[in-house]
Amino acid sequence: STDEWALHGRDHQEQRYSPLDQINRENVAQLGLAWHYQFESDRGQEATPIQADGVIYTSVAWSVVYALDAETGELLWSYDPQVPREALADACCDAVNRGVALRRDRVFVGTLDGRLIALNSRTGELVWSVDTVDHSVPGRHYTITGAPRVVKDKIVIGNAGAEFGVRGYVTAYDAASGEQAWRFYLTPNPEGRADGAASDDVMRDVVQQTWSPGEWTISGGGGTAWDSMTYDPDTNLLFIGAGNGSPFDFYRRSGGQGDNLFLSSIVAVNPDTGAYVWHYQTSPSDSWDYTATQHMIATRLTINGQERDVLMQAPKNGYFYVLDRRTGELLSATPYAPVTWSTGVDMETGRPILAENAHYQTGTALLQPGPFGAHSWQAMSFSPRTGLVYIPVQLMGGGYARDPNFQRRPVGQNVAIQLPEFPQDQLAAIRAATTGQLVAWDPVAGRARWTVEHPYFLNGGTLVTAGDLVFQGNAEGHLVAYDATNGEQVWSYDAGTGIIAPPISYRINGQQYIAIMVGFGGAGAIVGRVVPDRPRMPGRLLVFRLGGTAEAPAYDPPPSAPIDVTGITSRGNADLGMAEYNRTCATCHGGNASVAYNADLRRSGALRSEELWRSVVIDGALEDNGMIAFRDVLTPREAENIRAYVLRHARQSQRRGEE
Ligand SMILES: O=C(O)c1cc(C(=O)O)c2c(n1)C(=O)C(=O)c1cc(C(=O)O)[nH]c1-2
Ligand SMILES: [Ca+2]
Repeated sequence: STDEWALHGRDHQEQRYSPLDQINRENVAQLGLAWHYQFESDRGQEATPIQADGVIYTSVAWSVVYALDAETGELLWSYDPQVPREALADACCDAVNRGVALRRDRVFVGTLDGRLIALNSRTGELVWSVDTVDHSVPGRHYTITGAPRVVKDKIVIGNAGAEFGVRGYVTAYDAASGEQAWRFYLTPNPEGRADGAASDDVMRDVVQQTWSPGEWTISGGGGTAWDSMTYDPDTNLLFIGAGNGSPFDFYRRSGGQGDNLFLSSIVAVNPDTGAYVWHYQTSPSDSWDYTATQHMIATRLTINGQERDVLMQAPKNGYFYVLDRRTGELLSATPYAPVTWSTGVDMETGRPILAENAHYQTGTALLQPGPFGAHSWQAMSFSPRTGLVYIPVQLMGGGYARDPNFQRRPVGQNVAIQLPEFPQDQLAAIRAATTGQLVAWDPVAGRARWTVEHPYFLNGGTLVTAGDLVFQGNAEGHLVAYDATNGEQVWSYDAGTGIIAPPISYRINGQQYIAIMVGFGGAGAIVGRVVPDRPRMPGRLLVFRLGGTAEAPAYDPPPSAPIDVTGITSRGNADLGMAEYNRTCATCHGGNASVAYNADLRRSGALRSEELWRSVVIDGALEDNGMIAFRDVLTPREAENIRAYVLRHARQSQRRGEE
C-alpha cells in the first residue's frame, strides 16, 4: 500500500519515491523526532529499513536484525546470526549490511559470512539458513553486504569480494524452503566448462570470448553483484548490477585483451529461470573498480516525444545511463560528475572512448572518478512529479599504478595496483578537492537542474516524497530536507554522528513518518583524512513526524586519548613498513594510518613493544575483534617494519596535538 515501505526501494522498480505528502514544504519546519532506538553496533549503518504491518525491520553491522514497533520504537525481537569475526578480514569495506527483505511472514537477511537466512517475522525465530558461497574453488573470500530482493516466490542474493579474488554470481532461492532455484555467474568458468547454472549458454556463446589468458583464471575475474538488483514486473526482468574486475589491472588480468563480460555491466535475466535476456556493459575492460552495482531505477520517460520504458543508473564511472529496459538499448550516457578516464560514449557502439593511458599501461594515471566512484551504493531516488533523479555524488579522483611486484596472497585484497599514500604536505589540498554533491539530475535533458555542495565526499542516499521534499543525511551528521524543485534547504536535524544510509517514509494511523539509520562507516571511512575526524558512535534509528517532540540524548564521546609514544622505539624500517602497510593494512586501517571505522593504530596500545605488536599482528591475539593473524602473509620482521611506520605517524599526530 502507499502507507508502507515493504520492499528495499519501496517499489520493485526501486524509485525510492514516497507517495505520502502529509509532510511537505509548507509544514516541514514542524518535523520533530518521534522516537529513536540505539543499537550496540558503532560501525557503518547502511540499511534501508523495511516497514509493514506496523513493524520496522532493519539490520546493523555484523548482519544483526531488529524488529521494532514502527509507531513507538519498542523492541519486538532481534536476531544475531553470530557472524565469526574473522569474516571482517574478507570484507573490503566494513562489516556493513544494507538491509533485510520481507515476504509474507518471513524476514530475510544475507550475512557477512555468506549465509542467506529466513526468520519468522513475528518472533525472529530461524526458519531456514543456506550457505550461498560457491566452494568449488577453495580459499575464495566471499561475503554478503547487500540486501536480498523479493521476486515473486523467490529471494535473490548476490555476493561481494571482487577485491579479494572471487567469481561473481547471483543466486535465487525458493522463499518457502530455501531450496536453490537458479544461479547466474557473471564471469566465465576458468576452464571453459559448463557450471550447470542458468548462465551456461551465454557464457559459452558470448562471455567466454571476451576474456584472454591471464590472472583471472586464478582470481575468478570479479564481477560481484554486491548491491543492486531491480525487479521490473512490467517486463518480468530482473536487472543485476555487476561489479569490477579482479585483479584491477587489465593487463595482468586478461593480457590487455577483451571486454571481460560481465564486469561493470547491467545484466537482465528472467527471474523465473535465471535465463539471460540482455546486457549493457558500462566500462569494458574495467581497470578502475568502476562497478555497475549502483542502484537502478525502472520507470517511463518521455524522450523525443515518445514514451519509453527505461532503466536508469549512475554507476561509479561518472556517466548517467538511460537504457531501454526491454532491450538494453542505450538511449543516453551523459557525465553527471567530472570524467577524465574517457572522452565520451559513442552512441553508435554504446562504448566509452578511452582517454590516453586510461589503463595506466604507460605509467601512473590520475583519473576522475577514482575507485570510490562518482556514486556508490548510496541510493538515488526519482520523483515522477519533478521528473528528477536525486543522486548523492562523490567528487574524488584516484591515482592508478600497476604493481610490478604483485603476488597473489591467501588473505587480504588482491587488487594488483599500488595505493598511493596521501603526501602530508598536500593533504589540505586533497581534502579541499574531495567533496560531495546532491545533484538533481534531469534524465531526459541529460543535465543537472540544481546542485547542493557538501564539504565531504561521503554522504547518505536519498528519499523523495510527494510532499516535494528530498531527504538526505550527510557526513557531518545532519539529516536535511530540501525543496525537490530547487534544492533550497528547508529543514535539518543534527543526529550527532555521520550518516550514510538512505531515509524511508511510511504512514500509520494517518501519521506520516520519516525514518533513517545513522552511523558512519563503510568504504568511505577507510580513507580517513578526508572524512570528518570524529570517534565512532553507536548507530541509531531515528524516526520523525510532524509535531514530534522526543529527544535523543547527546552522545558521550568515548575516551580515545592518544597513547604517549615518546620513548617508544622500533628496530623496524619505517619506509619498508609503509609499503607493507599499504599492501596489507591500509584497506582496513586507512591511508596514512588514520581511519574512522577500525582501530586507529596510532592509538593502539600494541604499539608499546615489539612483542605486543607481534602477538596481535602475527599471532592473532585480537582475533575475536576481527583482527586475524597475518602469519601467512607477513614475517615478524615485516610486522616490525609496519610498527615503525605506524609509530612515525603516531609521533607526527602527537606533535601536531591531534587527538
Ligand atoms: O567488489 C566488491 O565485491 C565490492 C564489495 C563492496 C561491499 O560489499 O561492501 C564494496 C565494493 N566492492 C566497492 O567497490 C565499494 O566501493 C564499496 C563501498 C562500500 C560501502 O559499503 O561503503 N562497499 C563497497
Ligand atoms: Ca569493488
